[in-house]
Amino acid sequence: MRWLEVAVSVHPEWVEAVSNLFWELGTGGVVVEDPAIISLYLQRPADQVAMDGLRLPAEPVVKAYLPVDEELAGRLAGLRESLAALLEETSWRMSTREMEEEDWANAWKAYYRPVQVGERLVVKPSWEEYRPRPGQVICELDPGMAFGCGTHATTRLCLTMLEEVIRGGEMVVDVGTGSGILAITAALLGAGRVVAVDRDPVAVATARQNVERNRVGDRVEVRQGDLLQGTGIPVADVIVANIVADVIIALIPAVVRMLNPKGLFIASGVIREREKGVRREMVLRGLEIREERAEGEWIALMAARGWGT
Ligand SMILES: C[S@@+](CC[C@H](N)C(=O)[O-])C[C@H]1O[C@@H](n2cnc3c(N)ncnc32)[C@H](O)[C@@H]1O
Repeated sequence: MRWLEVAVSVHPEWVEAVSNLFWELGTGGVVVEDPAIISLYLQRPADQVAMDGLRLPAEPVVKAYLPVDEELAGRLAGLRESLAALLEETSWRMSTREMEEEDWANAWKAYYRPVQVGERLVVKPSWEEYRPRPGQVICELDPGMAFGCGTHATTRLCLTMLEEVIRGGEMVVDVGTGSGILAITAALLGAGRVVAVDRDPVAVATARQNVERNRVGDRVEVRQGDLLQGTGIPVADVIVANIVADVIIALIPAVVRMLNPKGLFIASGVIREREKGVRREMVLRGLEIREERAEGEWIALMAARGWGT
């Protein structure tokens, strides 16, 4: 089958919104090529990577794929219209090219290798060989068409925080689980029970497969749902959410209700410019910010229930 690759270059702050739009319009296999992530991932600075023959984009590119069939022209026109409406306040560029299915499947896998995060975590693509060192915790993933293969700064920030706070036996909720990476890692680190939620059915199916792949099905349950609704959990020790600032802000009141008095909320997906707004809402709702970590444009916050909540 032939596919049309639609590539949108955009400022980092709009990457998630464009990815979500692609998903909402039902396009296949959304891929984000972020120059900062690729050079970090290949463990060489961007200029050296370019010397190796890999051309890095100047700013992030979000790619999606449409089948080349009789409906293509109509879908493409609809996509352009939706992008223009979404991105009217920022500059963006769109390009297209036709490609074979095999080229697409292999193109993004080339960037995806085992990656070490924090002290002892390794995120390993299911098709790669990796010999673990003693004490390492290996999360094996095939992200398929869902977000979360450990290469994004926000995912890594959440992983390092989870590595520090999971001591064993905790009740964890992962909101916006994507590939399931954070939920599965929490279980591998020793959490007693994990409920993972995503509103996207593709993410839910992918996360369930990854849960089985890591043999943590006895402790991790993946549900489709919006934010914390329908998790069926009265109290959580750790709530982690790597989404976007607006969604994090909307989530805070429910987090405060669900968090046990000594519980922790780990929030990322927040770009620097939106940090103040997220902090303000946390404090206003009675959360006490314990820690902040940043990588490039992205930040993660860890908060606890403060006095009076
Ligand atoms: C940036 S991805 C994070 C994936 C993974 N947790 C990670 O850290 O790599 C955000 C995920 O949140 C999901 N999401 C967005 N809004 C949501 C909502 N209101 N309720 C549940 N999930 C949501 C998206 O479908 C997407 O899978």
